[in-house]
Amino acid sequence: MGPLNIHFQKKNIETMAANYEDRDTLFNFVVKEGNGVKGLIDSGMSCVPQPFVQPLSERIATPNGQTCEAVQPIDLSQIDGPCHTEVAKQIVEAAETLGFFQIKCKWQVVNHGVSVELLELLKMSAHEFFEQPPENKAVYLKEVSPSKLVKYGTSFVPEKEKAIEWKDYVALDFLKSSMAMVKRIVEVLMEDVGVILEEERMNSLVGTKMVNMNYYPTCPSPELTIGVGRHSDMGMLTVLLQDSIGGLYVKPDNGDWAEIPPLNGALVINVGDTLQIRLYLEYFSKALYKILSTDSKQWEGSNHKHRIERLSVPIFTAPTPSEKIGPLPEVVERDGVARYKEVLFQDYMNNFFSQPHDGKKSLDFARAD
Ligand SMILES: O=C(O)CCC(=O)C(=O)O
Ligand SMILES: [Fe+2]
Repeated sequence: MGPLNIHFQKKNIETMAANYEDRDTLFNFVVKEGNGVKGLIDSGMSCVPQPFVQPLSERIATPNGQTCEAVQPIDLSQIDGPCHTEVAKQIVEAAETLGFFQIKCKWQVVNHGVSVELLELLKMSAHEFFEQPPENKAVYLKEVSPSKLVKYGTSFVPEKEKAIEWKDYVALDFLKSSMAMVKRIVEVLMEDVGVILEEERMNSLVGTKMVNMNYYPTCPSPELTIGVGRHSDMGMLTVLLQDSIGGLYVKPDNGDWAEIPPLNGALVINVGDTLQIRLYLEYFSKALYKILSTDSKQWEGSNHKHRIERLSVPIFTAPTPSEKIGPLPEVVERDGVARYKEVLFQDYMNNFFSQPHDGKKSLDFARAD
């Protein structure tokens, strides 16, 4: 029996889960052999093993039912029409206050259209990927994947995390159709500080694109776990497709955690570290966010027709690795101070991926003081 097709018997899993000590066995099964969190659930495990239990400070006691205000999605298809000023204002305000907003997608809108049909297909293919037997997925484990562009795994940096995130993922290298939208939003935000980017400059600022497919199996005790810990993304803008399950919570500097509600046919946009560094404004709030796990019991006996495992597809856009990132000269001049130093994006990225999720700590790498 090869290492990739060791199947845990239900009994073994329960024994292991009962004596929470055996972190190594659990780690091998979930992370190294590629069974993922889904593999645990499929083996009939009924309580959360200790390595997944989050410290109290990282949990949200109970989903508090708070939803972020301004849930009306922005209609980007109007950006180049008579409502330009109004739409640009909505984008700038949303980026400055919460760093999160939603964009309405329309089928075949010229220029910035991301097709709703394509989004549905994406969600379906992602479910198909995760529902394969573990040995098929394990082929794409990041250490052995035959392709540089496809990587499968669990959590974020499970080797270093105090508690492993309740999430499996597959990362693909890019998705073309949303790039026009990303560029247009970046343009609008730059214009607001008086910066006009030439095409070449823009291309290097968003030259790295990566698509993840995140799969959050339901959890027997979701109050103990977290799908993704407090963090911000490292790049420019993230375009996030979430399904209808919910669980994306955002916390502004001086506010409570509140949910970005799932909206059919809309994409969530959020401001990443790089954009924060380049466009730093005193009032530019940079919200943290985390993902709650879904309760497996909530669905027991219900006649649900829909899938219950949460799925999300973020498209991360970031500078090319050789780009230097630091505050824009225009911003430094206006503020009279550079709050971040210039760093090579490759170095920023290496640091980001070597640390577990820990709120805004990733930004310290580029902080001036
Ligand atoms: O699942 C989500 O909604 C977001 C996931 C996320 O934050 C990430 O992959 O960076
Ligand atoms: Fe993220």
